Amino acid sequence: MASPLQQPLKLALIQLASGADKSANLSHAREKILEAASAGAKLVVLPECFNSPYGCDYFPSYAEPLGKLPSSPPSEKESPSYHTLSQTAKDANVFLVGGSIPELMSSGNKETYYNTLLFFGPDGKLITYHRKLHLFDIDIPGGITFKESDVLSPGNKVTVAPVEGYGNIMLGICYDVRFPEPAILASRGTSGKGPCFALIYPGAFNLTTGPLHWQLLGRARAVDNQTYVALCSPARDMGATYHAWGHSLVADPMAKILTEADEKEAIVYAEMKPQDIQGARKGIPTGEQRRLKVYPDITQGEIKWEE
Ligand SMILES: O=C(O)CCC(=O)C(=O)O
Repeated sequence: MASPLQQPLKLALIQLASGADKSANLSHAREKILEAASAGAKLVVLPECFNSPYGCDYFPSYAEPLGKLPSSPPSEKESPSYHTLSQTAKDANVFLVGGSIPELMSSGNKETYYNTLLFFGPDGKLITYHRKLHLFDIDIPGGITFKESDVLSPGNKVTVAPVEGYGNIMLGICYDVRFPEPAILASRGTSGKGPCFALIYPGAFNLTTGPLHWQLLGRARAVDNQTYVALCSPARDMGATYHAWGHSLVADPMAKILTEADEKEAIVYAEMKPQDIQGARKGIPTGEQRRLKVYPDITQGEIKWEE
């Protein structure tokens, strides 16, 4: 049974402490990416909204135009974040999941904002992007109310990308982890995409849903799909308006937690191994045991891989 991961791959999740100063956040992210690379990581992940504080009040003022993704890059003046990520991926010689940043798209008088992830290769070239597909709109009385859709628009595709020499990964952002369907489609491989060896979600859960659901969702997606799952949060800052849960983690294909941070700034590492995916799929062969005469095969529906 072939593994969707071709060779071992060292993953680093940077639980970054970001503040209000965008250029300080960018330099700090760069330092940490170089540190992760010198520790041997080849795939490095930053958190959701790593270049700004997280919250609807901040999206417009921190947003950057990203050009016409993925083909024509923005100028350095338009998007210092794009260029810092691209240059740092190259200098560090890593595949870089650039957390996410607020994106501004202008068309005539209309301004649209997205929560956007940029994924770069070790040559500094953009491999793909993902715009948060499911916006974080929740209302838990006595807990947390948040409505990203007041400011943001959702992306319109499922994102699977090659990590050349290793295999494919699926990219999602935070609330996207609550939705099993894209993960199932990506991990099973369909329409010439996938199958993926890892599902990677920069995210920023909070002190209400974090303790209940963060690890549970990471492990659930791992056991559903028998893939690695990585959740990468910002460090917690109790002086900020949004208090991130932290606890960046990697779950293996048996849903075992390989590494988990606490709430402070940290880099956590995990070695992903082909035989661990094969072992999980051989031992518990749910991939071959579906009863598709009883319920529909969701991989046969139409999937939007492009916007
Ligand atoms: O789903 C949650 O509980 C938190 C989601 C979130 O913080 C986000 O999507 O940014």
